Amino acid sequence: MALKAILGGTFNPPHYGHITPALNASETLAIDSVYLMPCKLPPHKSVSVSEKHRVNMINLCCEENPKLHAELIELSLPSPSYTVKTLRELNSQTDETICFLIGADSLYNLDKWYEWECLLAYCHLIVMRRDDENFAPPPAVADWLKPVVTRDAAQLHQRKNGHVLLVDTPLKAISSTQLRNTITQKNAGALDKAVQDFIENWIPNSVIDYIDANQLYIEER
Ligand SMILES: Nc1ncnc2c1ncn2[C@@H]1O[C@H](COP(=O)(O)OP(=O)(O)OP(=O)(O)O)[C@@H](O)[C@H]1O
Ligand SMILES: O=C(O)c1ccc[n+]([C@@H]2O[C@H](COP(=O)([O-])O)[C@@H](O)[C@H]2O)c1
Repeated sequence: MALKAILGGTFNPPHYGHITPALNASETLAIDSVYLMPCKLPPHKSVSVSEKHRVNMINLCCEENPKLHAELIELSLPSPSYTVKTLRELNSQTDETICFLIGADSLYNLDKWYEWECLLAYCHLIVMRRDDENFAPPPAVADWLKPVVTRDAAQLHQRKNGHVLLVDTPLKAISSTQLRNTITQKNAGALDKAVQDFIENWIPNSVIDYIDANQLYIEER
């Protein structure tokens, strides 16, 4: 059974906290590539730059690393981008087993997602570590997890959907919010090397050049 790893996100902007753990998780799953799937309008937050810019930044990440691809299905679906609807649509288009990657922070909020209890009808969920070392999902999610959670990636090759895999991905303490704020600081005149090094540490160079050329995050909202 072929597996397809998809990381959904706002990617405002994309960063190595998305890319490095996702590629690591895909290795655990013995999958060669990861699809970055930008949402059209995220259900639970506002977005400060256009869909076009977010897609262009994702494409630059993909040009840099042949293991990365863009999955643009949500841009053609109605918004907001509810994951369960997207996965249903993807399933109708492919026989592949969908492995939907999320950070642990998303797992903690899963019970706020639209029809969240139906997600596993369409995929396996792959949970990557985030900056919180303490694994403490809310009670409804903890109960839901008990019969489906595993740390054994081999199980995901045996059935098409229904597991939640916890993966020991490298911890990357970064968020798009932190990066937007740092870029805004830089644009406001904080030209010191530490600020520049921080940005270069977390965002691919071609994406930094794109952000500069298009004057993104001049003012963070
Ligand atoms: N540093 C990280 N480590 C692990 N997972 C991450 C990391 N950053 C983001 N993710 C996961 O990637 C997915 C998409 O994240 P998103 O694009 O919202 O990035 P973000 O950095 O959390 O953004 P923002 O700060 O704007 O909320 C989510 O499932 C999120 O949990
Ligand atoms: O379906 C939902 O209700 C839902 C609620 C919050 C987030 N999501 C999805 O989770 C992924 C990560 O979201 P975010 O907000 O962390 O960028 C992205 O693909 C979103 O569409 C989905």
